[in-house]
Amino acid sequence: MERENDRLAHAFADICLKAAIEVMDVYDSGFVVQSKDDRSPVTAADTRAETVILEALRHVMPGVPVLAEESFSAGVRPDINGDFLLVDPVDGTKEFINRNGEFTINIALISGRVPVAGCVYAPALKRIFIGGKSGFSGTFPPGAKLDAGALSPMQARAMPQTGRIAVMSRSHADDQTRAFAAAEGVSETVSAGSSLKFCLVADGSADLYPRFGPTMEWDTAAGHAVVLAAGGNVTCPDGSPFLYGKTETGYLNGAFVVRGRQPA
Ligand SMILES: Nc1ncnc2c1ncn2[C@@H]1O[C@H](COP(=O)(O)O)[C@@H](OP(=O)(O)O)[C@H]1O
Ligand SMILES: [Mg+2]
Repeated sequence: MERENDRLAHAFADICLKAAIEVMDVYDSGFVVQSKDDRSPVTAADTRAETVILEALRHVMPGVPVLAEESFSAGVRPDINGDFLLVDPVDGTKEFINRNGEFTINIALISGRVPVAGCVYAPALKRIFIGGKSGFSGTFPPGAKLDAGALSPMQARAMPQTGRIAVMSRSHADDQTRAFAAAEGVSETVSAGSSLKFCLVADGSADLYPRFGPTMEWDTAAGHAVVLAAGGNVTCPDGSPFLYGKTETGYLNGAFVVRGRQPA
């Protein structure tokens, strides 16, 4: 089963690399920013990439329900009562629009209400993060075929006693988040857009990512899978499990804290 999760995570990576062609075509050729009903921004990159991803997932995981950001915005409500897929075709739309490169394509499988396989790909940075049983990262351009031999194993670092580094949202850090980080003994902060924040903990560049501001399940699932595969964890701030498939909140997440490995 765990090897199957590695295989799926690699399949998601191939799909992300393919969808990235659509995203970068829009990024490189100029785009119109539209506003969705919830007033969040969207461009043609989101819809074009999501179309490619949904088509590919139908072949990789036939019959498994998919909850995808743009389809959800358009009113699609899949029936979820077992395993399901979460898709965010462009996470960090603000970073996309601001052209700072820190946006990602995200695909994850949820089983037993937790992410068991996922891929985060930042096409402008050419960086890919893959999490199944084990965590891997690599550098591939959009449209490339995933070459497993060019991937590096990835491990979160053990939480140090001093010199803890926290990663904060570029656009959604608030006083509560900063107070939490201070109480956890954080002495340095770094920021990043989108689900790349999870990847900074997964690859050992940061120890902690506290998030009290709102996110949706598709924003966090793939990054969560990557962190778990690298030996880290994601919980609610009180330490209780951070779960997916929250139909009661419309898939809106509450606060969470991402941490690297427990010290031995
Ligand atoms: N009021 C709100 N409700 C739900 N999600 C929100 C939100 N404000 C921000 N987000 C989520 O936070 C994500 C961006 O986080 P960050 O600023 O840390 O990169 C957004 O992803 P998208 O960019 O895919 O829309 C969006 O889904
Ligand atoms: Mg998002």
